[in-house]
Amino acid sequence: MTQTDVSSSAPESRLPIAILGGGSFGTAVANIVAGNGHDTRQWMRDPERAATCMAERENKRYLPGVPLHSDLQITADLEQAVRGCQIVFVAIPSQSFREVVNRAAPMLDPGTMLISLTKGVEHDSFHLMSDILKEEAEGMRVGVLSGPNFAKEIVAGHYTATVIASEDETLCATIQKVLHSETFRVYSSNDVFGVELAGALKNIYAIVTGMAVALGRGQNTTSLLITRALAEMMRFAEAVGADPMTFIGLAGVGDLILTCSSDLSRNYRVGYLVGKGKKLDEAVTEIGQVAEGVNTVRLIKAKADELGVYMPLVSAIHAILFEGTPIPTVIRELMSGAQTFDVAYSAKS
Ligand SMILES: NC(=O)C1=CN([C@@H]2O[C@H](COP(=O)(O)OP(=O)(O)OC[C@H]3O[C@@H](n4cnc5c(N)ncnc54)[C@H](OP(=O)(O)O)[C@@H]3O)[C@@H](O)[C@H]2O)C=CC1
Ligand SMILES: O=C(CO)COP(=O)(O)O
Repeated sequence: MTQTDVSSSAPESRLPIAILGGGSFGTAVANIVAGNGHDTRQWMRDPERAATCMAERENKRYLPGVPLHSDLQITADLEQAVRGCQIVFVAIPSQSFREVVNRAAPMLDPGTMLISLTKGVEHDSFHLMSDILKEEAEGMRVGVLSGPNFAKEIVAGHYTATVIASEDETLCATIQKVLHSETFRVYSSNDVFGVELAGALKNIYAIVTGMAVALGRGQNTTSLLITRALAEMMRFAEAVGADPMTFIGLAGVGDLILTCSSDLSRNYRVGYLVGKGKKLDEAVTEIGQVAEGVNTVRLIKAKADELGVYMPLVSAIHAILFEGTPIPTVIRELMSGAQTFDVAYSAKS
């Protein structure tokens, strides 16, 4: 099979496009793609749920009350979903991302554009999703999509923007065309690592701010946390070789503000529930959807320790979630830490 260049296709051309994942974000992106007139197939693993979503034109488990586009095809047959597709979006939680990509890879045509929608780090490997795509699906074109994008707000038609990151400029242009709508804008970046890392890191700080709100703290505290979170994220980015400047864009500060300010964020809600006295396991179970930040805290804490990167908020939330340190003790330590420079980056340097 040959690689097809779909970038030059007119915006109105109908492309076969698959979305892997039956959760809230996979469904939101599938609805955008179908709404733009493409031959859109959403794959979910549970045949019964796929049949129900298809018949009821609604994903009651993950996006209740949202009508699915009439042309969206939903199937539990992976081969049927991806066959002949030139673009495949992957919205599978990081824990199962490799397993699903590994299954799909032999069914793909060479040169297929594989786009990760997942904001996490692989358990116990520190691989980001684009690394997994490259490893499991050789010969494909790889990109990541990340930005301030609550699924519920996208499907409600709120004006939204995101970032497509890839070293492949043609891929970026194609994805911009495929997803652009009256309410959805797609900016591009060539810093795949930075965009992906930003999406994974911000989940940690959403847990932190959710907890602060549960403890009755106000907007001063949220603003303090978001700003110092950004400083930590940029410090970490620099230490691992990503471009810190990517973090002042939509995928960085944009998504950080969003998830740290709203209980639409599952990560924020985990922090909120733990702040209200729930055990971490109970909080995760109560939410019933993926909260990537819980695992990401463990991985980033280990990496920061290994590299000697100063990340007091990561250390603090790790101590609360995994070391049994009482919240007041952690807060006291945070507030008595060294008072250093506000801004570490300068346009002059
Ligand atoms: N929701 C949002 O607003 C946004 C989410 N994201 C990111 O998108 C990714 C996916 O999140 P989201 O859709 O929200 O997650 P949800 O928790 O809403 O859904 C997870 C989906 O993944 C499926 N799944 C889990 N394990 C497997 C597996 N082994 N094989 C096949 N399918 C599996 C679940 O299937 P089942 O129901 O059968 O368990 C479910 O359909 C996350 O990394 C998240 O960070 C990014 C931007 C916004
Ligand atoms: O990434 C998101 C919005 O951009 C969704 O955040 P949560 O996974 O915390 O719900």
